[in-house]
Amino acid sequence: MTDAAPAAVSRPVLATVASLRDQVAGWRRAGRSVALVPTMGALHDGHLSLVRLAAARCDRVVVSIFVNPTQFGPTEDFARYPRPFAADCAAVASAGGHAVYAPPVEEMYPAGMATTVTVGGVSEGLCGATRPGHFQGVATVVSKLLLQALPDIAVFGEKDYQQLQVIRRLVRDLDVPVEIVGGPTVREADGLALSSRNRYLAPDERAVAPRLHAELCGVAAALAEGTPAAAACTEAVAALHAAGFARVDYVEVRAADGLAPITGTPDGPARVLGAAVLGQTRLIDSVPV
Ligand SMILES: Nc1ncnc2c1ncn2[C@@H]1O[C@H](COP(=O)(O)OP(=O)(O)OP(=O)(O)O)[C@@H](O)[C@H]1O
Ligand SMILES: CC(C)(CO)[C@@H](O)C(=O)[O-]
Ligand code: BAL
Repeated sequence: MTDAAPAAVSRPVLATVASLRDQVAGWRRAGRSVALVPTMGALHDGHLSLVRLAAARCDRVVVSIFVNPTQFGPTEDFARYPRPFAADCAAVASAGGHAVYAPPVEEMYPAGMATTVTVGGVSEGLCGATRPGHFQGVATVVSKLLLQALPDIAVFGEKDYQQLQVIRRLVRDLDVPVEIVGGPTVREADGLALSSRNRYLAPDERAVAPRLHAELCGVAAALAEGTPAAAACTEAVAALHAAGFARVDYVEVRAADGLAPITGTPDGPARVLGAAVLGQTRLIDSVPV
């Protein structure tokens, strides 16, 4: 028999801080560099592009899978967030990851934990305005993940552009000895950014969803023609409402580094960011200017 399916490639699944540290220490003793790719699981090609980017930069890649309760609001989708764990472990192996770190909630947040990390400035406005407490939850868990793994690099997606800026700020402010690497957004053929939450979309919503990306690109094109940012964003918000988005949280132009608001014409690298709700599903996206 020569056609048998290849044996499944297994990777260590680590559930405790101690086992993660042992694994990383072993790699360090062997002279290996280490990358961390933090995720909440339900992995898709966007996540896997980050794993491949990490594997191209470092000898060993650990992917964390942790649906972090502290970054979800009380009416958000923490309970129903997808958790296809076995498929995720197989995907990590197929993309070149070397270990999965999946601590239970009690390991990440032991009883008595009383410390949170708050990043000012870049956490305010945009998703920070519509999801109060969200970035404090993200900053706290990312701080913990970085201190638990002590990687050389940690890789995050530009899809969550404000989150990437929050993490860059926190690492600079707290002198965390890690390089933060951003990976480009992976999209469907029609422009929709891959997201674990896309699976919530009904077929008619899925058909409308790419309009978010299209309108952000429209703002970028209008800026290039000299339209002031505020006017271009107002037009995009109206178009999203007309297309069937139930709520548009924001469409804004911000400085690419630091996220300072821009209402006129950008005089340096900028980003158009948007978030909008389709049915029950909140989508976010952003494009460079
Ligand atoms: N389409 C994508 N392209 C590149 N990176 C992505 C993409 N989607 C998510 N990421 C990145 O993967 C990492 C983990 O994100 P997460 O697990 O929240 O996935 P998600 O698909 O964004 O899920 P959600 O729907 O909850 O926002 C983050 O750094 C995020 O920016
Ligand atoms: C960075 C992160 C893994 C922290 O929980 C999460 O916010 C995400 O998946 O983008
Ligand atoms: N991708 C960011 C995680 C969140 O929406 O909670």
